[in-house]
Amino acid sequence: MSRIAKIYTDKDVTLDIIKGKKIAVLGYGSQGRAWALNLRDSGLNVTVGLERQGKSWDQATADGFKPEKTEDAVKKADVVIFLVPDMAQRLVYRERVQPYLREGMDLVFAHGFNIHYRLIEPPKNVDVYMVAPKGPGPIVRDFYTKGGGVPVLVAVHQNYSGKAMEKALAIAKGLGGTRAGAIETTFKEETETDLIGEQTILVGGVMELMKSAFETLVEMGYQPEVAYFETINELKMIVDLIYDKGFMGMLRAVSDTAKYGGFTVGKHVINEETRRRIREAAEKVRSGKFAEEWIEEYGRGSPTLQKGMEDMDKSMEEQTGRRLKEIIERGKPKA
Ligand SMILES: NC(=O)c1ccc[n+]([C@@H]2O[C@H](COP(=O)([O-])OP(=O)(O)OC[C@H]3O[C@@H](n4cnc5c(N)ncnc54)[C@H](O)[C@@H]3O)[C@@H](O)[C@H]2O)c1
Ligand SMILES: CC(C)(O)[C@@H](O)C(=O)O
Ligand SMILES: [Mg+2]
Ligand SMILES: [Mg+2]
Repeated sequence: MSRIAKIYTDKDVTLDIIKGKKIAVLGYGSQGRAWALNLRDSGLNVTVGLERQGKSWDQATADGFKPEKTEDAVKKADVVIFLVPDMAQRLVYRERVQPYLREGMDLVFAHGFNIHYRLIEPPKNVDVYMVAPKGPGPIVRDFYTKGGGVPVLVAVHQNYSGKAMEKALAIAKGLGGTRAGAIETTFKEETETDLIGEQTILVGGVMELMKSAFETLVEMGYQPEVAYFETINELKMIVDLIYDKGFMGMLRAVSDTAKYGGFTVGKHVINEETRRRIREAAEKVRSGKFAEEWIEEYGRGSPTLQKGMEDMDKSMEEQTGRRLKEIIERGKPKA
């Protein structure tokens, strides 16, 4: 039997425990920018720590921060938040954080990878906790500025102070996460479910399904523009309906023809074999084999990742999307 999740919202949480503490946000990319801005707008004391001058440094400066070299930000900090890429965190920890750790500091993660797979093993006299947004960084910022918040998972790995969960929840509140809800979890559960989700559905599954449908239609001689609107652009509208009103809400909005075709053909396309493969991918995450593979790929300069980005950039779906950008932009609601 599954257990009932513990969920916290704004009314359960106070920022007091984190107010006045010096927070160093390391990295100013997808999540780093959203966290630094949201935490600052929530009245918290935020410094941005970066490796070198460059794009992130300029962006942070344009947003009103005075970025510092990573180790300078860490030396002054009470709370260090790791928002550089997962694969970079181990080296940043070893070279820029570990030498300056003081008893009672907090190490905070937005994803459990480095702790769960023991790439980072902090000393016992610091708190280690996680606030993992269940959404992309730019959305974490966008929802916050519009009065909402992306739901988050919170977990504690090390509770030296006895107050790690209180602090995780305070960060979650500063981020806007408890405006929606913060679900208590473990580093293991967050790490594994996040990887399984992004591989099989959110990033990998959705992208391949859209590409497969698009490319098949084009191969069959249909116009790429028509295929793009059908198999890629409209997915947002269908997913928005599911997001707002659940599967039933979406089903009520589409025709009976679409419902019948969907119920019968969907199961034929996404079948037992697909479920078996989702399970296989999930087991690979659970066993640590995926982590091993990714660490090895990163060690070789991430050639597969880079090729994936280059291929996608050149793909017919991307080219078609770019051609249709003006139409898509013109059609977006203006409010
Ligand atoms: N991207 C997301 O929406 C998302 C969602 C939930 C959790 N997370 C987690 O948040 C953390 C940050 O991910 P992200 O996608 O925001 O990162 P990102 O790739 O956007 O990070 C870029 C930032 O890290 C810096 N950086 C890049 N390489 C570096 C290196 N080798 N050493 C030091 N700094 C480096 C860049 O200058 C930039 O400031 C990860 O743990 C990730 O799993 C990300
Ligand atoms: C935004 C995602 C996919 O949910 C996140 O987990 C990531 O790794 O970027
Ligand atoms: Mg992830
Ligand atoms: Mg995720």
